[in-house]
Amino acid sequence: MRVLVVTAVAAERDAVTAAFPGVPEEVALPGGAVLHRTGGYDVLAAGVGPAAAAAGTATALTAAALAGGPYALAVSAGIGGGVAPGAPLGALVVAERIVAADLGAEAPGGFLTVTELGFGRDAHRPDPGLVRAVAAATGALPGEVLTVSTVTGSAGRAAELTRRHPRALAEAMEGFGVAEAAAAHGTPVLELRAVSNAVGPRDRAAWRIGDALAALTGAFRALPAAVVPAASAGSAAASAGRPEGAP
Ligand SMILES: O=C(O)c1cccc(C(=O)CC[C@H]2O[C@@H](n3cnc4c(=O)[nH]cnc43)[C@H](O)[C@@H]2O)c1
Repeated sequence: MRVLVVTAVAAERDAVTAAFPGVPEEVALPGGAVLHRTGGYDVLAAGVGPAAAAAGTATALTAAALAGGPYALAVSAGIGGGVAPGAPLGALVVAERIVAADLGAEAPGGFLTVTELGFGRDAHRPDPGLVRAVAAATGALPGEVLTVSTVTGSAGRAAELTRRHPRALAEAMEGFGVAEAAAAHGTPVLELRAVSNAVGPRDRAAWRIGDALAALTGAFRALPAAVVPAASAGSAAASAGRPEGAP
C-alpha cells in the first residue's frame, strides 16, 4: 500500500520522514518537485496554502497513476493552529471534516460558503473508521480542521470562526487543497495536524514549532499500524475523502 503525504514546507516533510528508518530516496516529479520516498510513504513538500497543496497533490497522484502504482491514501500533514481549549500546544488533531473556512462570499446576513452559493463544496469528510483508527493509534484528537488562506491573527476572527465551526479543533492552510485533488482521483484522504500555536491574536514568540514537529514525527511512527488494517478492511478505499453530501 502506497501513501502520499503532502506537507507545506521542508521542515514538516523531514519531520514525517524522520519517523521511518533509512535515508529517503529522492524521486523527481514532472515539473521539478521532488518526493522523499521512505518505505511505502512518499512525502512531498508542496508549498504553503491550498492552491500549492492542490497542485502538488494532483501532480503526485497523476504521476503515480500513469506509472501504474496509484496511491491508496493521501494525507495532508503539518503544523497548525489549535483552537482553545480543546487543542493545546503539542496536541495532534486528525480531521473528521476538512473545511474550506474562507471559501465563499460575504453577504449582508453573514458569510456564505461556496456550497450555499451553489458553486461546489466547502468540506470533505474522511472515512470515519480510518479517522477513529488513526486517533486511537496516534493519540490525535478527532475534530474539524479548517483550511484558511490567511492565518487567524485576532480574537475577533477566531471568535467568528469558532461560532461558524463549533467543532473546529485546528486551523491550517493546505488540507482542503489536498482533499480536492484526492477527490478528483478517487483517493481517500486524511488530515493530521500537530499544534504549534493557538488560533487567536498573533503572538509569534509563543509558537512552538519544534515541539509540533516532534509530535508530527511521533504520529507518523504510529500511523502505519492504523492505516494498513483500516485500508485492508476496505473502509478507507471504499469511502474516505468523500465530498460532503456524496452517497
Ligand atoms: O506569523 C509568523 O511569524 C509566522 C511564522 C512562522 C510560520 C508562519 C505561518 O504562517 C506558517 C503557516 C504554515 O503553518 C501552518 N500553520 C501553522 N499554524 C497555523 C495557524 O494558526 N493558522 C493557519 N495555518 C497555520 C499552515 O498550514 C502553513 O503551512 C507564520
